[in-house]
Amino acid sequence: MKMKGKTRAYLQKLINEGSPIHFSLIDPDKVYDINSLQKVVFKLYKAGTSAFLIGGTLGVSKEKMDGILSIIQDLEIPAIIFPSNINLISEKADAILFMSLLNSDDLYYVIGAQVSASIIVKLSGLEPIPTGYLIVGHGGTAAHIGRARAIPYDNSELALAYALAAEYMGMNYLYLEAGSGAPETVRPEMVKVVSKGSNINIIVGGGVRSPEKATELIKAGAKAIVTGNIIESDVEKAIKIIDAIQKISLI
Ligand SMILES: CC(C)=CCC/C(C)=C/CC/C(C)=C/CC/C(C)=C/COP(=O)(O)OP(=O)(O)O
Ligand SMILES: O=P(O)(O)OC[C@@H](O)CO
Ligand SMILES: [Mg+2]
Repeated sequence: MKMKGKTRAYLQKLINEGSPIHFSLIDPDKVYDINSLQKVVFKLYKAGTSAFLIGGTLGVSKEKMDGILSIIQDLEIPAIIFPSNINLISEKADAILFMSLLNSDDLYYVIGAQVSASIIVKLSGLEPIPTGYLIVGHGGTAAHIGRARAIPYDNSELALAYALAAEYMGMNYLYLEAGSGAPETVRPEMVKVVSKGSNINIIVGGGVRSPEKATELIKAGAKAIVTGNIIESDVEKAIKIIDAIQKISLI
């Protein structure tokens, strides 16, 4: 909660300074033991993760979200809700990725959920971060639930068309999502084409499991990398990813 009202500016400052952003994604459904989560969260914080994202598609409840947020909220970095739906809005967080699933066939995920959530977001004081969410390739559970027509891994031009549309509609970020646990990440080639051809800030997530891949994606033009599963399975690996991208300067 310490970053309420300051999260967007904090992220923008990192981008302006040329520092790659690392988001640690905590899935409330995967946390069984609050004590071990506390240790994991503190390790990631000490290693220099830029912010926590909290969210999941299945098995997530507001109670679970609040439990996680009570651990994260006292840290000096933002706790950002990564919503799969409107029931996961907690005033204990600092900000919310206020996202529209751009390539969904279901208007609910494009604009319906946002309309249902907007007044709650306003009343809760959460800072909305305008984000286009674009599902690529494998897509995972998010693609299925969100009824997305995933962009093929090799169709960078199509991704660029969405990126420009998102930019022209005033969104700050484009989240290129290959899906949690994807066997293949979004390709660096796609990130390169989108970053060269547009001015939107690119977040990449889904299947990032190695420092080499994270480095490649940042060098291709991503401003932020998300790691989720790897935190659950092997936090030391996530820390290696944080260390690797911290060494890169984008200026
Ligand atoms: C703006 C508001 C309030 C809601 C927007 C809601 C939208 C657009 C949702 C998009 C569709 C969707 C299902 C997105 C999922 C995002 C997410 C939290 C992904 C991470 O979860 P996973 O890791 O895939 O979940 P599991 O581990 O439960 O499979
Ligand atoms: O769990 P992983 O594969 O790291 O994916 C993170 C995120 O992009 C999922 O929405
Ligand atoms: Mg997950």
